[in-house]
Amino acid sequence: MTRTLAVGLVGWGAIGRVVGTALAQQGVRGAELACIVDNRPLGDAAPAPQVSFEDAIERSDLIVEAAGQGVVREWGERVLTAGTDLLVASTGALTDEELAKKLLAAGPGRVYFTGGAVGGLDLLQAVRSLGPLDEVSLTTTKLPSTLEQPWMDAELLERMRAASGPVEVMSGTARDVPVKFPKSTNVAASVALAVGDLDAVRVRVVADPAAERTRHVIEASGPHGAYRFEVAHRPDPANPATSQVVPYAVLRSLSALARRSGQIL
Ligand SMILES: NC(=O)C1=CN([C@@H]2O[C@H](COP(=O)(O)OP(=O)(O)OC[C@H]3O[C@@H](n4cnc5c(N)ncnc54)[C@H](O)[C@@H]3O)[C@@H](O)[C@H]2O)C=CC1
Ligand SMILES: O=C([O-])CC(=O)C(=O)O
Repeated sequence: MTRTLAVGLVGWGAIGRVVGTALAQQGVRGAELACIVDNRPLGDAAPAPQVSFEDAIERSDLIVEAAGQGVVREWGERVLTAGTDLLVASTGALTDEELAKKLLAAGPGRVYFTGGAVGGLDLLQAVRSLGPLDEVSLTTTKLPSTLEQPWMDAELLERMRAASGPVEVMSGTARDVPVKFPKSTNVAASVALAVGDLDAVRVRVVADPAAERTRHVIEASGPHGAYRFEVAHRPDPANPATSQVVPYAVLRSLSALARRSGQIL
């Protein structure tokens, strides 16, 4: 019999609350919520003890990061070195190639990445084995308010706020974009992870006041085929920068890691 996976959850926000609540209610057979880390006091409502990051590493077989890219940078290697596995939501941290290399080389813990808000990454990763793709692009369209950033100048902010239709707010590669929108475009780094090249993924970020649903369109083509994956998600009501499906993608990843039968891998 496989032993129950003790999960330490980092981040009690839009993603973490759903993941933690489901785990605490035995929503993932073979996994249980051991503890929670958050830099805000959570009070009695939390369904597991709130502990320090160091304690969480001690108590957990697997840490789920649902807090932000900074947490992956600061703690990722330490988690793995301690022999604890790590499931990352903030894949944008991988745009730092030094960090990405360290995490992939570190152990004995293993690092995993959730597919999060996008689909098709499994297939793109398979296609990569046939040889490089000629073109890969991602277009992300979100409500303007979810894309506002401290580095934006007054002119761009005004254009976004006054827009009556779609406004392109950035185009670049998967190396540049997740750093500029750290809470909104981790998916760009996830696509790059699947195809194995940050610079090969062209990314457009579009603010659209009509985007009641967050859209991500991945297009790729190469000698072996052409691929298009399009999703339109309801944003999380509490945090509209995050799509409502994301915690469920994390829970699906957890089911696979808890070695439940019947998973699509
Ligand atoms: N791969 C994907 O498709 C997606 C990835 N994400 C990533 O997941 C992260 C979390 O998303 P949400 O839950 O929507 O954010 P949120 O803002 O609703 O919650 C984040 C939680 O983490 C806590 N936190 C932040 N920094 C921390 C630190 N240094 N130590 C401990 N706790 C800390 C905050 O207090 C908050 O409770 C995002 O910042 C983003 O990087 C989000 C959406 C999609
Ligand atoms: O939830 C989404 O639609 C995507 C997102 O915020 C991210 O990739 O950081």
